[in-house]
Amino acid sequence: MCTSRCTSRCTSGAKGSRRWQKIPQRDDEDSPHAFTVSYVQRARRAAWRLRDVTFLCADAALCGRWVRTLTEQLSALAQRPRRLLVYINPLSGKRHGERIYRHKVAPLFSRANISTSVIVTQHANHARDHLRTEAELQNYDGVVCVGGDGMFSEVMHGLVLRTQRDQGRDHHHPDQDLAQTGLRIGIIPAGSTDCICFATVGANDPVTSSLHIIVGDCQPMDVCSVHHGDAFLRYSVSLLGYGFYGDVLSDSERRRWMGPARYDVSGVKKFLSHRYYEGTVSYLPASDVLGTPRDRAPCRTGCVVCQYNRPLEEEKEGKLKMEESHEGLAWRSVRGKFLAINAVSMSCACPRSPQGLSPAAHLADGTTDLILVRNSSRLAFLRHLLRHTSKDDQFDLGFVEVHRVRRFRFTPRFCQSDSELDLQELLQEKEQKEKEVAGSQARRILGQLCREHPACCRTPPCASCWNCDGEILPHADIQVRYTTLLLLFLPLLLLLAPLLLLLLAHST
Ligand SMILES: Nc1ncnc2c1ncn2[C@@H]1O[C@H](COP(=O)(O)OP(=O)(O)OP(=O)(O)O)[C@@H](O)[C@H]1O
Ligand SMILES: CCCCCCCCCCCCC/C=C/[C@@H](O)[C@H](CO)NC(C)=O
Ligand SMILES: [Ca+2]
Repeated sequence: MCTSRCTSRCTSGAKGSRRWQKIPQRDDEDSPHAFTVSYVQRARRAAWRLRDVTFLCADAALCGRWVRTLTEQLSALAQRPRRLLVYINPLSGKRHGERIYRHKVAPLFSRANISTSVIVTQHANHARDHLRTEAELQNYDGVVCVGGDGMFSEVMHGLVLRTQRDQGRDHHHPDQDLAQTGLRIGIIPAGSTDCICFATVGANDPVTSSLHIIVGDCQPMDVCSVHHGDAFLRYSVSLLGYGFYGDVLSDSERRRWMGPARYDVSGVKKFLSHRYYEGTVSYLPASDVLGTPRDRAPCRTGCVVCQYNRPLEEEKEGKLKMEESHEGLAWRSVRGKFLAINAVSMSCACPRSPQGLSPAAHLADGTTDLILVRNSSRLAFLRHLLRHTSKDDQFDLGFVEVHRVRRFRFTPRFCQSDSELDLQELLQEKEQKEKEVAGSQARRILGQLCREHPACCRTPPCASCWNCDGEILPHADIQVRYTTLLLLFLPLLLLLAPLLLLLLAHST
């Protein structure tokens, strides 16, 4: 903080960094003293901007009293972070992560008197492993990741796994409830999809995200745990995608050098290949919850549906046990051929798909929207995909179904122990095909059926892979469970009116 007569205005951030600006000089001897207050104002489409307003005072004493009082009030806001651990992925998106942080984020943190420890990652999983083992978390009020969805996933895994270890929980046990993480995570978008940032903040803007972090908001968030038998695989907060999105991701990994465009190239390639995958999906519907995936009202942070549906900590055990106690009754199964199986714990809105894969999915309601896209024609599937880029209802198609669930399992066909059942069904299908279709077309279809069955084909049966928040899972046979809540630096309630959130006061 610094004061000066009115020939010029000085505002200083932390530790004396100074910014001088001229303000009109007054003629009279008793030039006013002035102080500047920086605040947050809502701009277009959920964007936040930093604004300044300068107050003039008759004398230095009054000016000083104002600045001291404002500073004391701001310092008393316990939810605002003062020390942050920042991880930057230099290879995210278009590789602008470091520049974005240095030019857009660091100056705002400095003006808000936030001290930072910055780590530019040197390899994949650097952030996850550092958080999980070395980071002295007691020295920080929060963790910030600069990158895309994969980078957020790294930081989330590091924090959640560290918390489980510190609290003696076994994350490999599929039914183990997880301990909540104490630290909040802030996301500075610098990736290719950035759907986690976009779906939570409503914008992919580093300044907006920085201001959310500075004012210290807090937003809980659903996390799904994914297991293969008794082995923990990964957590997911956005998309668990099998089939189309799994194939797109695995194909795009070979094109990382293309940056964000890699998804477009792989998306068209996989759309044209039009592969379907057989298997059985079993799911536990979320009973007695408010809202459905077909609602038109999107989830906004602080939404009442989330608060109603999310069991309180003390209720959770009982509520889930009640639903699972009717295991035989409540669980449902769907066996078939799928172009895509997508489980989304949030809307997954992103610049490519502004409404998201499931527009009415909730951020923190303890459920996941399970979207089953059965085999259909290319034209029908294209219609479904294109509806993700408009406001048309992507579920209003005969081959698409969506369920709000708390748990689900998937078993690819030919992975079941009893392949005889499959073989018998396959032979029946062959006979049916032979009756329905004559000539070369029958041979083509039979070739497809044979290529994929272990009894007929030399290569292992085809299966897709799971896209888990942008990472590939090593197994296709998985069990998924809503688990616990993560905390993000996000507003508890997005007020309709422009927000005037006081950020900091400078004497000038
Ligand atoms: N220094 C690094 N070198 C190589 N890979 C890294 C490094 N730091 C992080 N990674 C890995 O890079 C992968 C991609 O990062 P990130 O998700 O941030 O970018 P993106 O894939 O472009 O964005 P999105 O996931 O939103 O599409 C992540 O899986 C992460 O583990
Ligand atoms: C042939 C026309 C196709 C148009 C289809 C547009 C639909 C885009 C939907 C994007 C969904 C994004 C879901 C988010 C997934 C992320 O976890 C992951 C990593 O960031 N990104 C991707 C692309 O898998
Ligand atoms: Ca959810």
